Amino acid sequence: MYSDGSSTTHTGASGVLEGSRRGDSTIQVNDVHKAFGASKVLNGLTVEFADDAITTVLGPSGTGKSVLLKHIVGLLEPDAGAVRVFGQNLWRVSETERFALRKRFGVLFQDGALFGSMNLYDNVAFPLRKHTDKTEDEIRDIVMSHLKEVGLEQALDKAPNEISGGMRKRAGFARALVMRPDVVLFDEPDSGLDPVRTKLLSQLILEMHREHGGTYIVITHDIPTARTVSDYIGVLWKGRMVHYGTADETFGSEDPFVRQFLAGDAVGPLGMD
Ligand SMILES: Nc1ncnc2c1ncn2[C@@H]1O[C@H](COP(=O)(O)OP(=O)(O)OP(=O)(O)O)[C@@H](O)[C@H]1O
Repeated sequence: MYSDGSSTTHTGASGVLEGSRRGDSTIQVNDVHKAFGASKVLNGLTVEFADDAITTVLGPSGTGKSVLLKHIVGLLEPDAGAVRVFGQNLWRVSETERFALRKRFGVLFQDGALFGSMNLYDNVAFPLRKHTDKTEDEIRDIVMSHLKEVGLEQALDKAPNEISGGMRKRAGFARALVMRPDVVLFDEPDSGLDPVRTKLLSQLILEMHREHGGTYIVITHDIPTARTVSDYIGVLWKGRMVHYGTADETFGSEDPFVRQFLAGDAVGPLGMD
């Protein structure tokens, strides 16, 4: 029973998850609590994400998925508990160190979060110009190879408002990767996309992971996306990670909550509250 979120299943049997149990994984969230006013959002959330794998985080609306993501990148500070990334407690280091840790993340926000005043080329070049001393020739090689990978090399001089939502997401993906991040976080990459473009974006996530490696965390509502991309699946409910396991274990789970959520059934332990 998960009605009080009192248990978490870590059912993964692979070496990766065994490794993460030893407490040496890149991203460790330990008993994190977070409230906004009277509203408790994270309620003792504990999870260690599998390294060098794609984990999707599923969960009903408003259950704290985006809030979790913001804790992982250090944009929100826990009221209690700890978030450790790359072996460092994010809130026990200086602001400068936290900023340096944050640079090791690539984040793909829902709308791509592109700068409206810049064309796609300059958007993708922006992190390289801001955070490295690479020459414009070196930057051009990196930007063009990433724009090519996401199928946007013909659209490099377009402004974000001249292209579709799916293209904006792909441009945001290219920009998230140019700094060669160890960890890439996706906040609902499929939001606002039709099923075909959602599938294409899922395939792109898989291809990019195969090509570049790293630890990917994908927040989504979309079960087909989870089926396509996941090595591991975490299920968040009422501010706790109530399940974390391999994709096969999750889709084969007998747990009534996990089954109801994956099947989208109206009847089951998961209510509207
Ligand atoms: N900065 C904030 N100030 C106040 N409340 C917030 C803040 N950020 C998030 N919340 C609240 O925290 C709760 C969880 O929000 P969150 O965006 O993490 O949910 P979610 O699981 O990502 O939902 P969805 O799938 O609908 O995007 C919501 O009730 C939201 O209103």
